[in-house]
Amino acid sequence: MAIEFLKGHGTENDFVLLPDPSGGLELTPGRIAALCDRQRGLGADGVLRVIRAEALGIASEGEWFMDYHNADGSVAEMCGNGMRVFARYLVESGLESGPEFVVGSRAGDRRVAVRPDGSVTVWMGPAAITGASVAIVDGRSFSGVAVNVGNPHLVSIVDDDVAELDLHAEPRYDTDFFPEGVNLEFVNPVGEGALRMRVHERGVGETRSCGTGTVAAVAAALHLAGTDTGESTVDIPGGRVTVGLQRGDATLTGPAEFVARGQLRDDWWTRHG
Ligand SMILES: N[C@@H](CCC[C@H](N)C(=O)O)C(=O)O
Repeated sequence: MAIEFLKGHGTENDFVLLPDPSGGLELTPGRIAALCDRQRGLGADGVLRVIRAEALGIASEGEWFMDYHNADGSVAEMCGNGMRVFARYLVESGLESGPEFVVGSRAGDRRVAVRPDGSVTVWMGPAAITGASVAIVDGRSFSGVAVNVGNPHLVSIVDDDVAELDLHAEPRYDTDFFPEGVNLEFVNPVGEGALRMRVHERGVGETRSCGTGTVAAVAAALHLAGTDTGESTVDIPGGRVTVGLQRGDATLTGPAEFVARGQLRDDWWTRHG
């Protein structure tokens, strides 16, 4: 059995896509971690399994479900950059005629619009402010705004240049506040409607971009300015996205690109089962 894969990224947050319409693949955490490993696998921040919602028994207005997994094999509710790549794949492979359609995710249905230039807008749903907490980097404490975008985030708007922060190790956070773990964003405002951000993702490590994280960052910045409506660009190490918020409901627009497609070797797949 040949297992097809594609490799793609959204602002350099990179993914292995596994088309598996009827859910025949046995996708174990071990296989996901091996696929995402940059030495013994293909290398990626996560895996996107392309599966029919009905094959997972999930009710969705859309035919297709983004079955997202972090690089360590854990499951997350939502991935904004992954959703753009996923949506572009559906259109390019003829599985959706586009340009607008709905995709299921563990955080609920998400409407997407795929443009001819390859950019994609995702209607991300509510970015809910859930409180305040603290992230600790290198022994220094940064206060943050907790935001839920389907998945949990803690956004710290910092005075230091975010480029100088050491995010090799996972920053410490309050595990009572975030019992399921958290994605940690560090943000510099760089002008009116413009943010710069770095992120340490739950289940991955530092990545070059996080779509839900950029939405959380804009929601937190607007919240601190006393509003839940506005628009901002967010520069991350992997590029730029645009986030809009309308009374807390978010859109995320940015690129989605494919790098390669191929087949996994059967013996490799079996060995990592
Ligand atoms: N990179 C993603 C977020 C992926 C999930 C995250 N690591 C989590 O565990 O919540 C994005 O683009 O949103």
